[in-house]
Amino acid sequence: MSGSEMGFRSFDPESSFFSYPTSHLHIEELSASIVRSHRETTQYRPEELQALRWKVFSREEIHAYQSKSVDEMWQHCAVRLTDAVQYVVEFAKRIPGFRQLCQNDQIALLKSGSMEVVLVRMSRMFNTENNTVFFDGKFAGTELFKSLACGDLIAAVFDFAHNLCALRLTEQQMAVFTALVLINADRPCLEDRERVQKVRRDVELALSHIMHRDNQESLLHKLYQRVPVLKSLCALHIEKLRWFRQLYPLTVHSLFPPLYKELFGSDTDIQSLTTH
Ligand SMILES: O=S(=O)(c1ccc(F)cc1)C1(c2ccc(OCc3ccccc3)cc2)CCCC1
Repeated sequence: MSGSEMGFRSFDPESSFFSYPTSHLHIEELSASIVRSHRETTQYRPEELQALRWKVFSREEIHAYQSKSVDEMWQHCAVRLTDAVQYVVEFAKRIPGFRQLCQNDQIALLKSGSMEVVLVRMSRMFNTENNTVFFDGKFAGTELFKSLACGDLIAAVFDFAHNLCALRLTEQQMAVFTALVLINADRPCLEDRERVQKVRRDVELALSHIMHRDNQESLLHKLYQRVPVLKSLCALHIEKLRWFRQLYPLTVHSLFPPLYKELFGSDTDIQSLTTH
C-alpha cells in the first residue's frame, strides 16, 4: 500500500500551506473529537430516546395536531427545525478543521448542509417497528403531520429516516458521517475549496477507520448512496417552503425564526450564524 493510500501525503513545497502527513494518531484524535462534539450537541441521548420508544400520541392528541391550520403547523415545525439546526451549528463549530476554515466557508457549509445533518440525525429519533419519529416529546407517525399539506415531503422525510435508521449506525459512526455530510467541498459559494477538501479528506479517513474498526466497511457504500437522497429531500423542502410562503407570506415574514429564513429563505445574508 503506497503512502497516499495509507493516508500519508508527501510534503508539497508549492502547496498553499504545509500539507501534513495524516497519521493514524491524527485520524484517531480527529474521530474522538468529532464523536465528543456529536455527543455534546445532540438534543436527546440514545438512552433517552430508547426509554421513550413506545410513548406514542393518543388518537385525541393526533387529532389536535391534525386540526391545526396549515400555517400554524408549518410554524411549529419550522421552530423545531431551527432548534435542531442550532445544535448542528454548535456541532460544526466543535469539529477540528471546520473552525480553521474561513468564516465565509463555515457559513456556506452550514447554509447548504445543516438541513442534511438534521435529517441524518433524525434517523436516531426514528422507530422502524411502527414507523414513528420523536416529535414534541412522543413518537408520531406521518398522519400527525397531515395539516402541513405536504404529504410528499413528509413521506420522503420518513422514508429517508427509516432507511438510515435500519442501518443501525452507532453514535460514533453517526457522528463522523454527519461531519462528512457537512464538510463537502462541492458546496456552492466556497472561497477556499481546496482547504475544505483537505479537511474532508481526513474526515473520510476517520469514517473508513471507524467502519473498519467496527468490521462494518460494507456499510460505507450504503451510507454514500444515501447522500444524493439527502440533496433531493432538501430541494423538496425548499420547493415546499416557496409554495407555503406564497400562501402565507406574513407567517413566514413575522412568525418564522430568523435563522430558518436566513438558511432556507431566498438568498438573504446570514446574520445570526455570524453573531453566534
Ligand atoms: O420533528 S420535526 O419537526 C418533523 C417534521 C416533519 C416530519 F415529517 C418529521 C419530523 C423535525 C423536522 C422539521 C422540519 C423538517 O423538514 C422541513 C419542514 C417540513 C415540513 C414543514 C416545515 C419544514 C424535517 C424534520 C425533525 C428534526 C428537526 C425537526
